[in-house]
Amino acid sequence: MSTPVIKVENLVKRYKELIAVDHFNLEIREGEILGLLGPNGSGKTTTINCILSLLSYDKGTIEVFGKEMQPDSYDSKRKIGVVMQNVAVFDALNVYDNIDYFCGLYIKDKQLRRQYVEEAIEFVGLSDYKKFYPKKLSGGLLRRLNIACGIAHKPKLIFLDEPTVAVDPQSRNRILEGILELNRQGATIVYTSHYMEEVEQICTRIAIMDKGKNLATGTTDELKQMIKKKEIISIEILDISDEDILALKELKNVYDVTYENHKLTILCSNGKHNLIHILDYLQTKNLSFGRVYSELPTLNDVFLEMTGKELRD
Ligand SMILES: Nc1ncnc2c1ncn2[C@@H]1O[C@H](COP(=O)(O)OP(=O)(O)OP(=O)(O)O)[C@@H](O)[C@H]1O
Repeated sequence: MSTPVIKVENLVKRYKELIAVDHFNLEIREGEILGLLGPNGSGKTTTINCILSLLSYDKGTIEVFGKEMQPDSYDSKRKIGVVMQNVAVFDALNVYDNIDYFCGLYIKDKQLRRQYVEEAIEFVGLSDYKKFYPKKLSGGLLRRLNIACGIAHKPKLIFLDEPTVAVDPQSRNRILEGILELNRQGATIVYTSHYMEEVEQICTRIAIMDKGKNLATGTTDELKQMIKKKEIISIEILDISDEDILALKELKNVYDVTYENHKLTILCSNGKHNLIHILDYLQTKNLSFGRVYSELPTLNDVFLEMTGKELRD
């Protein structure tokens, strides 16, 4: 197999007593969109900053493009694009000049740079705003400028740290589409977020992070296979006895039944034929019911089962 683009082994980063990254392991292969998913404070940004050699760390090894990453790894850094969580542009420069400045850190040839800057402007949809100063841009447009600054030099590896926080839906979709397009053009992407829908939508693989640890890595389907919960059945029912609830719990694959606000929630450990068995039971007992829903687990269920808490706090 080819060398991973990023290889992190046993990374530990402490801020005094706080262990922000705790024996973290991760491999990212060329062409992936790797989603680093975790709640606020789980250590995503710290991990990224360690990988980029912007932060020193206490233990572990980090390789990028097959070489140990160090603060002066300029050859590797040239091939990396970073879009930080906090918008980092110059207020005194307009849209064009901001992108030109960041692109100019890597691309010295003026003609090529002009082409790259124009392409980046086009790519993020800021053609009508070239002369605008950052203070005149809406939150969503500012984020797009931030992205253009990070990707104008056509990096092979791109880190995007929560690029859609506080962004309107139109800009958000544009950003997500843009990330997919960058990936189609050949870039490997590391995308950190605490929005599971976004991660599920665009990432080829996901690493679930909590309290500095990588709890599990896999495709969405692989992660869902790792947990016990495979199907969640909800049934609206006016009344049901404790005896019937106990009997439902005895059905094959059922491992938990709760009844609250006239809603029966049944958790099943296998995703096949559960609904038929449950409805059969209710019908033989002459229990009338209303709407019935069957859902597959979400990434939030994966997170909940692995950590005991919701992803959205
Ligand atoms: N410079 C710092 N000094 C001390 N503690 C820090 C520092 N930076 C981060 N931390 C702490 O380290 C932990 C991990 O923070 P980090 O910002 O890496 O998490 P995150 O998952 O990126 O969160 P968010 O989604 O809010 O950005 C948190 O408890 C945070 O308070």
